[in-house]
Amino acid sequence: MEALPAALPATRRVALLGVGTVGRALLDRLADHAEPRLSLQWVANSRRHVHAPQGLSPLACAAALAEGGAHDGGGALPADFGPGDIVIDATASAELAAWHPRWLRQGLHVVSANKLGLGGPLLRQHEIAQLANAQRRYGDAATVGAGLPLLATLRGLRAGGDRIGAIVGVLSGTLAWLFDGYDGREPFSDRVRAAVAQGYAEPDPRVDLSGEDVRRKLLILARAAGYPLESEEVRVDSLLTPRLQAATPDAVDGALQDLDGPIGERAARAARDGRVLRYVARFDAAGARVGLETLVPDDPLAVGRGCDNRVAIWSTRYRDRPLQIQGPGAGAEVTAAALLDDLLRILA
Ligand SMILES: NC(=O)C1=CN([C@@H]2O[C@H](COP(=O)(O)OP(=O)(O)OC[C@H]3O[C@@H](n4cnc5c(N)ncnc54)[C@H](O)[C@@H]3O)[C@@H](O)[C@H]2O)C=CC1
Ligand SMILES: N[C@@H](CC=O)C(=O)O
Repeated sequence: MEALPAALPATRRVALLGVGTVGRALLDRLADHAEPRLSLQWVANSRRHVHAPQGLSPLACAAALAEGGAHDGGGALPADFGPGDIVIDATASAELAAWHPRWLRQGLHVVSANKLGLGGPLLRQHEIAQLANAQRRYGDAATVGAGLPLLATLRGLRAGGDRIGAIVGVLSGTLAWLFDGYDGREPFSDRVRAAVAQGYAEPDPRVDLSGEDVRRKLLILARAAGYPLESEEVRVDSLLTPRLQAATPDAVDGALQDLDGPIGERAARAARDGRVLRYVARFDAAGARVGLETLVPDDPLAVGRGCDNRVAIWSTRYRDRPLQIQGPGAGAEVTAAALLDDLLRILA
């Protein structure tokens, strides 16, 4: 008897929104991990889009996009995208984050590096949590710790019956990198420009420097830990000066030097006292807050190097000594790897 032909794997259409630092690294990773079940058909940045129903080679996307049609920055996808297909949000767009629940309602899987889905308004996080299920998954591994197993660990602990008591950590790769070894001798603004060049910072580095990026990550973690925090419940200690905060996007670079005096002096003082500065996020019985702290150099929160994140979790089983997770918390490659992990989990 003739053998039956093996069933062809179902192919999912994929849309990639955002082809910047992270989006480009994801395209490289997709090119390295040729996956026949994924068909990249819609790619867009804030100004242009490409629609290719026959599928696009990841390596051809950048050139195709340069010649692509106009894009309005919205989240509407081609009409043939439907249940089971996948949309990847590799932008920092508030407009697109508002589409996350809409995409899930359309039956699409969503994979996001954009923290404004789960770390924006509580109502949106709640909608996403209600809508996501095995048929329309929400991949969020890249949103905190650039893929470090933070969210998976919190969910695993809760699934095992633990109550999460506290979460404390360094959650910004950019701020970790800026303060690692900084003693105030070099202009802080030069370091900020270097962090931007390394691809660690947000599209607007003020989102890092204001503590807003850390606030979003702490909200994502606290909400995953079972605490429905409103954004305003996190007290935020911003590093921005009023002029830098008010600067138009074109004037940000020039206004960065405003930070050299206040932050340089604080770092020099800490160094003289044998201390270091770290931007720390805390969620515990006293509430949620993020801000710059002066620590002894061997404080567990100060021992990470470079863009390392380091997070301590207290829970029912880790009551006396916390569970600690550390590793690079920003950068194109680790973040793209986390997005691909989420994509592959959808296929599994
Ligand atoms: N850079 C990193 O280390 C990490 C970044 N992320 C997140 O990844 C996201 C992207 O970050 P980067 O790639 O560094 O930023 P980027 O500025 O390099 O790239 C952003 C891309 O999004 C596009 N874009 C903006 N608005 C859009 C819209 N409405 N529609 C379509 N495209 C739009 C821009 O044109 C650009 O291509 C951000 O949400 C960031 O927080 C998460 C973890 C780590
Ligand atoms: N700008 C962010 C990027 C990762 O989330 C950071 O520096 O941590």
